Amino acid sequence: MDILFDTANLDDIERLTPIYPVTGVTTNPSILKKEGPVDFYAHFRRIREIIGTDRTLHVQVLAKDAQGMIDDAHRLLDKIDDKVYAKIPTTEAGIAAMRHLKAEGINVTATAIYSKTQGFLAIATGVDYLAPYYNRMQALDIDTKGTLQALSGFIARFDAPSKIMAASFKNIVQVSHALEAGADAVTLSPKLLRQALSAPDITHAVDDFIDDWRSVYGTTTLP
Ligand SMILES: O=C[C@H](O)COP(=O)(O)O
Repeated sequence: MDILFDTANLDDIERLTPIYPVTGVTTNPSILKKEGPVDFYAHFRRIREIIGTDRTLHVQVLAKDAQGMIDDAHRLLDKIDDKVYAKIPTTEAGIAAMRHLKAEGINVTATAIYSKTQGFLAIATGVDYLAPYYNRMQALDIDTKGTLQALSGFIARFDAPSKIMAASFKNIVQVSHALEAGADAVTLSPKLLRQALSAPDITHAVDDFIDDWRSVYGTTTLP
């Protein structure tokens, strides 16, 4: 199972990567906007320094046409490093760009996926990851679990190399539902993970254990 941080915040990545079992970092221009006008390539080189080369780094292209996407992907690889996963929106131009980039042996993540059609086209193109937008699909009344189950079934049936990396989560229930439905990977903001672990019931359970110990032994440490 892959868990990735969907953030470009250097402090969060630096502080939380040693704690959580994350296998990579994903971003897009809207996520990057939250960091202000950072030096784009330097920022991603810094993220790479923090996460190392064993974790994956997914950075999105900006162009809308196929050649522009291909050129953007090359820029990302030249100016960050050649292990970067180029995130390509799954449009008609995107599919053309993905085919070209995969033929060059470049790591590709197909993004902005809302439908089975986009998903099976990305799978047929041989992308490494495909990123269905879980919350945005739900907001459109799209059957999110059914879509993920179908895509997971296609990958298994055709022995495709692609992994499903579900994205666009607004709560932790969506994350577990995506994994149950067949997602191989989930990318989410560190805030969602931290919120899930700081639920009052969890804190109370831990406090109750310590209180019970103290009531018997009068201390809060093991002898
Ligand atoms: O890059 C994909 C993001 O996970 C999309 O998330 P969002 O729906 O919160 O913008």
